[in-house]
Amino acid sequence: MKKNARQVALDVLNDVFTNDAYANISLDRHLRENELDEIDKPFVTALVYGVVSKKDLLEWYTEPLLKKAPKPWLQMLINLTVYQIQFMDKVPTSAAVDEAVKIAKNHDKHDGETAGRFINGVLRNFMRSERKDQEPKTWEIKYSMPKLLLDKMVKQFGGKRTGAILESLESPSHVSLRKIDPTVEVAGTRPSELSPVGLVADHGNFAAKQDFLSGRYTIQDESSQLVAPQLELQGDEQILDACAAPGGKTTHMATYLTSGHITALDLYDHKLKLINDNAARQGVSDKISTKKMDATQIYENFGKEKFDRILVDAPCSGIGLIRRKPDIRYRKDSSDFSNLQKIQLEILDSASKSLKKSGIMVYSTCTIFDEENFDVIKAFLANHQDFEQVTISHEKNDIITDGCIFLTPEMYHTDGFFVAKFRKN
Ligand SMILES: C[S@@+](CC[C@H](N)C(=O)[O-])C[C@H]1O[C@@H](n2cnc3c(N)ncnc32)[C@H](O)[C@@H]1O
Repeated sequence: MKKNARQVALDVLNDVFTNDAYANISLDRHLRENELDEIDKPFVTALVYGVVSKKDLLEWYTEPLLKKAPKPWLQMLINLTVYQIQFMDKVPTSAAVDEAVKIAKNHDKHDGETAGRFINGVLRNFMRSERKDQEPKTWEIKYSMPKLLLDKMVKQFGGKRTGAILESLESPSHVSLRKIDPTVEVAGTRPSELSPVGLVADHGNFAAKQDFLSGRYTIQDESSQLVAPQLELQGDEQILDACAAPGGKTTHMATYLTSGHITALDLYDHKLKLINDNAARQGVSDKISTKKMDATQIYENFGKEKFDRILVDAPCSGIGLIRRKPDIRYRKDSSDFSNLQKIQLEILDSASKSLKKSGIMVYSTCTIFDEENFDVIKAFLANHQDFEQVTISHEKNDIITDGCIFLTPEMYHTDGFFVAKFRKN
């Protein structure tokens, strides 16, 4: 039987919360496997990302109405329906409730009738409840932000800025494009405030357009577009991109090259393929070779002083991506941050030995927490006396902190991002 949009959204949500699937990957798979009408795909996407990003709030709304915790799929169906009622103005409440009852009835041929009656009762009680029009008192529930992350944010940024960050994560991500052909014009976009080659749109499927497919532009967050310019490329450099997949920054660096070349590393074959596919679409394959390698072993593999430039776009907690990947918030525990710092320092240490004298190394992450940003560069500089930090400047002075680019998501509605630059003496 052909599944409808809400059933597909529910399948994705169950996959995320019971099988620990990544929301973006599960959503792509379910959209491919189910023959949905084109018009339903954005609806499914909005449902999935909406429910993921507001899970704790949605459960708060109905918690007083439930005598005991329902089965996980039924709780998720309640969440899915409450989300439509509270946050989707164009969906009539009656349609949301009727569809939920149908899904519950079809779910299980033994318990279906009972589940249908149960969800109907819960939703009708919710419509009459006081909580429907109330707001929770804690940020943890209001923004569905786990305590671990919330505490870290308040400690680092203080209450006021944390509130601004959380509020900005509530509004949808922009789509950012990087022009490859400088003459390309893309309808529905405006110039980026941060990147000279960037265009920004509030929404839209720009990956389906001919100018994307023929490599005249690519999709890359404005913050990520600030990395390649920091390598001061003249065109003839030998570059190592230590953690390169899917190749957003590799291909950007390649646009600066004439006779130079980039060796792009990553741990997995399927990820190296993404770099190669991106390079082919953008017409820069001749400037890039990919290699499967653990970046903590750069020096063991390449030896001393081999590269003019090295980019370490390090594996990180990805907290800066929460707006685009809302499920990230539920996947962290406190040990993640210290484990990542250790790997980040190991990669920098190994890479530093393979950088030529006077060479430039750039370190970047898509996280906003000090442990993976400023603390890492302090520890690196303390143990590498032959390196100095190079102060980065940018016409938007507010994105520079202590000589590094440091963007939190509320500033320019980008990803949270960090870039530091070093020179070897
Ligand atoms: C932040 S992403 C890189 C994004 C990429 N630079 C871009 O702009 O498209 C980090 C990448 O590092 C890879 N990675 C993680 N640990 C690694 C290691 N020890 N050595 C090499 N690559 C690693 C991951 O597979 C992931 O693709």
